Amino acid sequence: MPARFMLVTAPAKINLYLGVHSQKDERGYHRVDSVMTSIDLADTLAIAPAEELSVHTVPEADFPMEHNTAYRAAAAMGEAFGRDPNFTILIDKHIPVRSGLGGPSTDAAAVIMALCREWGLDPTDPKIDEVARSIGADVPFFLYGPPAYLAGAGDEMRELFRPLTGTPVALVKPLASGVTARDAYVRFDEDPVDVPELEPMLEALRQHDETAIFDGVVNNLAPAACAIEPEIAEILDWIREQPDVRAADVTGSGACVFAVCNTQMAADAIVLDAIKEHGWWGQSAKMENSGPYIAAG
Ligand SMILES: C[C@@](CO)(OP(=O)(O)O)[C@H](O)COP(=O)(O)OP(=O)(O)OC[C@H]1O[C@@H](n2ccc(N)nc2=O)[C@H](O)[C@@H]1O
Ligand SMILES: Nc1ncnc2c1ncn2[C@@H]1O[C@H](COP(=O)(O)OP(=O)(O)O)[C@@H](O)[C@H]1O
Repeated sequence: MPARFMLVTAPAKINLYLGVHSQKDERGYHRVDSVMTSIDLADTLAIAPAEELSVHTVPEADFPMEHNTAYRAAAAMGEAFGRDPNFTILIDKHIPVRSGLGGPSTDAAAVIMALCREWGLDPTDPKIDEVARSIGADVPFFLYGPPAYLAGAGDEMRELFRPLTGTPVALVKPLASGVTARDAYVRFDEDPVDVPELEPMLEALRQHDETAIFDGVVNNLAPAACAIEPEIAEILDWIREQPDVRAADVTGSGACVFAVCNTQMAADAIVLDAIKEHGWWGQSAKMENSGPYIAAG
């Protein structure tokens, strides 16, 4: 029976490994190797059948609703499957924007998964993956969630690994500023950075060797993000000096920095200090084992 409404939890992500190559595809997208995991910081979406498609966010977005990835995903699903995507979508935004935490992408994946359920579609149908990729490079990852290796433009799933569920992370970013993926990639081209070795990270994930995984955390897009917003470099230097930090880097194109911590208490202490002593945005979280999940009523 179709649901009267669906509540979808749409988790954020961090990049444990990001290797941007100078090569580009026909769209101008960079070749990217990416290892991402989801975390328990999440947007929540309420989705209900309606007369027409509309998307609202809390807090209110400063751009037209048609530009929202949630709207675009619903429209693309309608187009791909010949259905009217007539839903009201309300997004409670908790994931900061222009942060590299994948907010726009997870919202899109959440809508795709919800419409699969509502319309009785198989989420593993290759058409679903195509819809996801048409919305953004990071959207396919969120259809899966656990640590995953993606290649191509960062949008082609290659390998899934055992989850690192429960591992504590501290997230810290400049209070107001952010970096868009587009700007970071443009900056990267002005001063490309060598691609870090990928295989040790993949092997560590296959072995579930946490020490090797966290030793392998790296992001060659980070210098571009720091060049655009120097406060990111300040945060990174600071967080790497904090006690009980196993690894730290910029996530994606920034502006958020994550630190993998030994304990939740250490992550909480870092976040508290970041907020109180430095005036940065901070939030502690844990690594998760899934993409968006749906509760129906
Ligand atoms: C950098 C990364 C790392 O995970 O994430 P974020 O920092 O955005 O979270 C991703 O590559 C971002 O993915 P996503 O945010 O989905 O990007 P899209 O909307 O598809 O693309 C935004 C813009 O980024 C550039 N882009 C994106 C992906 C890619 N492989 N090469 C690119 O050059 C293009 O200029 C594109 O117009
Ligand atoms: N559902 C959404 N949530 C947040 N931002 C969105 C959404 N849909 C579109 N956007 C646009 O995406 C921009 C952020 O993109 P980007 O920097 O690539 O994301 P990320 O936060 O993952 O780094 C926002 O400034 C906004 O204009």
